[in-house]
Amino acid sequence: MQTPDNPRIIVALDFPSDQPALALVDQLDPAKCRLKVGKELFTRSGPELVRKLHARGFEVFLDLKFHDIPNTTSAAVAAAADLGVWMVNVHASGGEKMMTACRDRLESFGKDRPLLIAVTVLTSMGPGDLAGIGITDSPEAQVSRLATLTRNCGLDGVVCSAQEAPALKAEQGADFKLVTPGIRPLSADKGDQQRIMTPTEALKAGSDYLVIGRPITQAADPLAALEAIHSEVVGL
Ligand SMILES: O=c1ccn([C@@H]2O[C@H](COP(=O)(O)O)[C@@H](O)[C@H]2O)c(=O)[nH]1
Repeated sequence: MQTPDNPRIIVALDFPSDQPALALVDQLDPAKCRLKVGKELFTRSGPELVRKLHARGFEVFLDLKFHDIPNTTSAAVAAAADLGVWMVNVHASGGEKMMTACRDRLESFGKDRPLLIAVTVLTSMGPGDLAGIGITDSPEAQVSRLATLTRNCGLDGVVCSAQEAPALKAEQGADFKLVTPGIRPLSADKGDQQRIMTPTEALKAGSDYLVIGRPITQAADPLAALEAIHSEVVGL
């Protein structure tokens, strides 16, 4: 349930620098949302920006989608844990050894470790995109396969589309976290996302966390857009 203790909306801060990001963040309430820092903003503004978000009371999902050899990736998730982020991620297609190394490396952080999740199939991809990289299974089947691998490696959950949430909750269990981008209120532009759902549909389907970027950050009134989504899902 979306509560002040566990806000399930994660606002994707896809901005080119910390000034516009902080201008939005300073209007937001940590009881209503968490924040996601991705590749563009982190590459520009780095750990210092994450510290500024923490100082404002927000929990941060560091969405750098690490994908490398086990030694490199596990060192990267440890660096994220040192930064004190709430959640960090890797690509499940990095495989069992890579994911297990990351999980093992985070054990030394004890109960303060970040949630470790794995990206399955990007929400911008459809069947044709998968075929283009040699995967002839449907997105649903590929997501399911990678989610099973991720759970067997002891990670906390996956990034997937909300469309896969009902099957994944049934297959992987209620505790396995589903973090779902590709969230689009009915009036919002789809953009480059293919596997989408509305906020309400996504939570009803079994999403644990809704990652929402442009429908909030590119809205004429970002605060009003977030408030509308918050009111739609509060209590779900
Ligand atoms: O499969 C994925 C994994 C990550 N993302 C990220 O989520 C946000 C979505 O932003 P919107 O503007 O709401 O489309 C963005 O930061 C992506 O990097 C994803 O979309 N799909």
